[in-house]
Amino acid sequence: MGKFDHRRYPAFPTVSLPDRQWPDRRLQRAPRWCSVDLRDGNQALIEPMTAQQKSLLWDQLVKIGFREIEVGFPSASSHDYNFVRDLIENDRIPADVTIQVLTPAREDLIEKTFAALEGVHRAIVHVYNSTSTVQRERVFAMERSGIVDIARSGARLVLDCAARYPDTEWLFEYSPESFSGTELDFAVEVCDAVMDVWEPTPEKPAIVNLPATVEMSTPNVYADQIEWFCRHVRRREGLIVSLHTHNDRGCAVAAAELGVLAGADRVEGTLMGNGERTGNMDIVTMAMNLYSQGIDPELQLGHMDEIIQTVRDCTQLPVHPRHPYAGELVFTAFSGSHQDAIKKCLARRDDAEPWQVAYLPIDPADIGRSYQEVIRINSQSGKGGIAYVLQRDHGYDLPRWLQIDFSAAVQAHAEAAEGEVDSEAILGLFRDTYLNVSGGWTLGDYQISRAAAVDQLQVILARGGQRHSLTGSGNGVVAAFVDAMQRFTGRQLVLVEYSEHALSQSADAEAVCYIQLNIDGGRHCGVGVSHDIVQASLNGILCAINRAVGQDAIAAA
Ligand SMILES: CC(=O)SCCNC(=O)CCNC(=O)[C@H](O)C(C)(C)COP(=O)(O)OP(=O)(O)OC[C@H]1O[C@@H](n2cnc3c(N)ncnc32)[C@H](O)[C@@H]1OP(=O)(O)O
Ligand SMILES: CC(C)C(=O)C(=O)O
Repeated sequence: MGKFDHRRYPAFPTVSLPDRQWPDRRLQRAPRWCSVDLRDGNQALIEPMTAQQKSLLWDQLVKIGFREIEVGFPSASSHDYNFVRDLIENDRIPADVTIQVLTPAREDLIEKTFAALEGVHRAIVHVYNSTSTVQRERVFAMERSGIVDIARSGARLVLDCAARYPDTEWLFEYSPESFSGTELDFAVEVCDAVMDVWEPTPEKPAIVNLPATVEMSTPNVYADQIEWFCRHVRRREGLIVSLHTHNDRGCAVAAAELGVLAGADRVEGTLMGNGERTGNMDIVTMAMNLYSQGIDPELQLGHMDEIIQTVRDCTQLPVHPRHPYAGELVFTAFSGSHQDAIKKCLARRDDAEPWQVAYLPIDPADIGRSYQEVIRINSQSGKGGIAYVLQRDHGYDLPRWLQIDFSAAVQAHAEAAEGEVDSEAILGLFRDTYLNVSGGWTLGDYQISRAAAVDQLQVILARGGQRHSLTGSGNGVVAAFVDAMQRFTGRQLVLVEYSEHALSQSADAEAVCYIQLNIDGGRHCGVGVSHDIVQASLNGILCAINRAVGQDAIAAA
């Protein structure tokens, strides 16, 4: 027996903010994004990225349109250091992109960080130290004042080092690391101390980044923390308030969204949420959430499959098939009622109108997904989905009554197969069920003549070595054939449903004819295909009779 015992865990404190403003706000525009894939993402990998992988990911981040990219922790390893040098020395940083590097507020590491940046046109130096209660008490064994001293000395050193490189345009960022576990008044105190050194103004701002290093509360509490901080910090107008959320409780995206409502200007995160433990905030999801609300995310994510491939290649981590927007299955419906609604909405959609398709929050085509994946068939599927696949892939536009008839065959097959039934298998089942009914009568030659508005039909039926010559009459050739078959089989036959269409647009297209007959009180479906529409109709009738009555019964007739 383990010690599974919830009493070991204290509840997170809430924030007293009775006049909180964020719940009534709406997201109106994209925040300023910063990708931390090459730093926070990289530091969490089983095998940190090689130089080649970093290069590949860098190119992808630039292609997506990130303007701020944290490229590493240059004081941590020669790999990180060399990567920064490579970007600078080989002129790989586009004019509108600013690189960012992370350093702890430690003298030796700050010096090395600046050395790595020599010659860069513009850079963000991101300095942090831990501020939470648990870090102060258990890791650093320091009072608040000691922690403020670390932050302040780090800030001073950053300022001094920057002065040595006057040709570079510097932007400074400070993170009270573990902000989510820091008392709010202390978070404000330590940030104010840093900003007293940097003296940011609206013209020369500084970034203050408020990380949920560990996600410890519900997103509304994080939003309260951000709003409280924004109201109490000094020099708010000179600050770019940034968020950096992790996903320990599975709410990193929600926390960042609410944090922006609460007043933040900027969001750090990674593609697909790679990062420490449960990951960083997933920028793809947050950006696509904005997109799905009609807001320009200011990131290009239309080549989603390529982005996924790059992330996989660089992190060696899979992307979950149900990952929001990106996963292989997120635009796929297996269940019958969803398929039915999607099929109907897609059929009725008007490109001039806003997107309105049940179960599809965005048009999959926007991110390079085809409609091929939208409806897939298994034992949970219904007639609508099966009909959709038959029409989309094979041109058969089944009337509703035939959809109902055919779905039973697919359902039985799916249950026996215990898996997905792909499009070719559905076509095979359709042919086996209606077009290749073995052992039945087949249509031979026939002659139609018309007198006094009545069609007379003479037709040969063949089966094995047997041949029968039948005659019938009626109002139209279909009625005449039903009449002939009724005489031949001795059964009561009534034509209930009839529908037809061409199988393709070309002049020599085959026609398909769908038939429902009432035979001795029971309804039976048939399908006929031929280059000739009359023959397709007769084949359809014969198919329904062969399927219903069986060749023995007919033979006996
Ligand atoms: C939440 C985040 O993601 S923050 C970013 C975390 N990222 C990383 O750590 C990845 C890169 N890190 C590294 O490569 C290394 O940890 C380094 C280079 C930063 C430091 O390595 P080391 O010097 O070997 O120290 P190590 O990481 O083992 O331990 C931290 C030490 O620094 C001390 N320390 C931490 N912050 C500070 C600070 N701001 N000032 C002074 N000392 C500090 C700790 O108390 C500890 O000291 P101790 O060894 O006397 O107990
Ligand atoms: C350095 C900070 C921003 C960080 O990575 C975190 O707190 O998760």
